Amino acid sequence: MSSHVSSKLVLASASPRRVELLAQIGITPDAISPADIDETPRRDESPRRLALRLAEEKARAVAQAHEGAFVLAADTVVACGQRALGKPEDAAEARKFLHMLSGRRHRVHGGICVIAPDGTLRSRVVETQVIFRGLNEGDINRYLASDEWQGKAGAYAIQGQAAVFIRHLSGSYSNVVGLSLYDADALLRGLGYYPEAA
Ligand SMILES: Cc1cn([C@H]2C[C@H](O)[C@@H](COP(=O)(O)OP(=O)(O)OP(=O)(O)O)O2)c(=O)[nH]c1=O
Repeated sequence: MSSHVSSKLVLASASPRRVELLAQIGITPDAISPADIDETPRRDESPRRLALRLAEEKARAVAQAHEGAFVLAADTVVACGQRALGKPEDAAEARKFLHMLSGRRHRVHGGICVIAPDGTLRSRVVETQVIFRGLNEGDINRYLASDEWQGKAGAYAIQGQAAVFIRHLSGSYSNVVGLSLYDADALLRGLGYYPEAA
């Protein structure tokens, strides 16, 4: 139950999607400070655990340089079976990911971490289930030509043209885009952050 006079918020992310999502709920970060961390999975690390660890590492790295502020970080990992699909390195890897996702169910794990000005850290992982329709070579070629796969976990962006691949979604939509707004708000409120009235 901490309450803070200052409500300075630092978003530890380079993702423009996360800025837009926060704007949707009336939150404008006072600073954007991407964390440069190694995102390589550890051996035997589950996709869920990976999303949580990376969100926490991003938040910790940025909090060091921003004392007295709230720091919010997130990480999105697409899990196909036990396999974690991060951001594809090139079009060939994106093609491989899309073939893996075609016609089946996968999970999107969204790690979120908030560190309060007094150093309290709270984090959680949000899971959304997504089912893709079957994709043929034409679908995949057209999608790869769109460039929307670049920089997206699992090589797709639900908020763009890949919307037509989504047969079913169960859970938070904003989690798939990059930050569950329900959970970000809950964590920020729980730690005493209140955005200034617009
Ligand atoms: C699945 C999916 C992911 N994504 C994006 C969200 C994230 O930006 C990205 C996953 O990479 P992340 O490593 O979570 O984030 P990032 O590298 O973009 O930014 P930062 O680490 O600085 O916070 O994929 C979409 O935009 N739409 C989707 O449908």
